Amino acid sequence: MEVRARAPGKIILAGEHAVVHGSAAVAASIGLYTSVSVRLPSPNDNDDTLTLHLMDVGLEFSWSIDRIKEILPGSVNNVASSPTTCCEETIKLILTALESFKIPEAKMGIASGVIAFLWLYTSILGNKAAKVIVSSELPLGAGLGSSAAFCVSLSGALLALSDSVEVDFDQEGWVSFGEKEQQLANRWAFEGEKIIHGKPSGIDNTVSTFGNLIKFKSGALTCIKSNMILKMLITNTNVGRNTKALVAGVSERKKRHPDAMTSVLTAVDFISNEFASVIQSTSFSDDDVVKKEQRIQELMEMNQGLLQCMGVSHASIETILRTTLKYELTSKLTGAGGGGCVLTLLPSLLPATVIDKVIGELEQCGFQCFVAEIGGSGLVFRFDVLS
Ligand SMILES: Nc1ncnc2c1ncn2[C@@H]1O[C@H](COP(=O)(O)OP(=O)(O)O)[C@@H](O)[C@H]1O
Ligand SMILES: C[C@@](O)(CCOP(=O)(O)O)CC(=O)O
Ligand SMILES: [Mg+2]
Repeated sequence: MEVRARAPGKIILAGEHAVVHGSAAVAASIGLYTSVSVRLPSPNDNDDTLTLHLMDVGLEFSWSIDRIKEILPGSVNNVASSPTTCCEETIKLILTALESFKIPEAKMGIASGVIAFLWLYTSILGNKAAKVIVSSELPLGAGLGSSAAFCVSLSGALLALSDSVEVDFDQEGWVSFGEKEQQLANRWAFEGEKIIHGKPSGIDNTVSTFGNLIKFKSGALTCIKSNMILKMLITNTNVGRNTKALVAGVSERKKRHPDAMTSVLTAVDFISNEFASVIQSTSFSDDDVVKKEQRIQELMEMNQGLLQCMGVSHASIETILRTTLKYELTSKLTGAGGGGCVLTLLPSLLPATVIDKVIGELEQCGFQCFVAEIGGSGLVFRFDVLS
């Protein structure tokens, strides 16, 4: 029996970082997915190992079930229906399960993903043997929510196989969970994100689970419907960074300058709320569309300025801002910043020749550009009966 689940990455249109501290943010899923396949051995396979193959980084991990029981004695209990947080002590214990694998220095960030995997796997499926394969269309650690897509697709696949969730094994093709199961997958994914991000807001796992366009504030989600076409150019600086360190850096700055930072975070809250109301407003004449795009551009510019105040911009991001500004285009970083990806609004009347020119100039600087579909489906899964 094999189950496959896939979950999308995301872009944050307004409000990253501030959302960790209770301000509103607006995010959309994008049409790039992480897929997880979990294959349980058939009863006569005699297999007693848990294998994790991370295709994108070319790493494979394998543990005997006895070793899993030794590291995580709690894995004998089935807690799939009540998401629990992995404590520091347990993280240290799980780290001992990684010692023998000698992860290359350049791929050390992957360790937190493997810890999240072991926590989610043993909490949801206990200590069953299985072969798990993960692959992604998303760049890892670039601000497009690969960590959330990883945690959501993994939680979805594991829950589909757990006794706590009732699913119809005869359904064909990709299917969505019911609302209750989606909520459960989202809560487990949040626990995984805590291991990878330290202090996540929950926006990334929420938009990856439910898809589409959302406004998110203090853990609560509002689905929004855009009444304008938002075409965003995504430029990857290819500068690696780590969300956990950047989020911690903003918290440190807030501790050092509480009053100034509270004003910055409050300003972001206003920007996100205004962003949401502009895209939802129902005025459709050409003039109205141009005006709405100009307001979005101004909000993006202000949001980027405030992200600079938080200390999460980067020289490569500034280069993209300057380059796109030459073409009168507005950009902002998306996700945790410090490198990663930048969004540029492509207004509806912008000639294709200008888009080609700006992409050409950005690519000359060594950046990678693409236009992703915004607001697609969230978590889906499918069963395959193996012969
Ligand atoms: N496909 C994947 N394979 C292995 N690990 C992954 C994968 N996707 C995400 N991860 C984990 O998530 C981390 C990146 O998360 P993060 O720093 O939050 O950046 P982002 O979420 O913006 O991509 C990786 O270092 C790894 O631990
Ligand atoms: C910076 C933050 O707002 C978004 C992080 O996104 P990403 O991991 O960089 O894709 C953190 C969070 O909301 O948990
Ligand atoms: Mg992340």
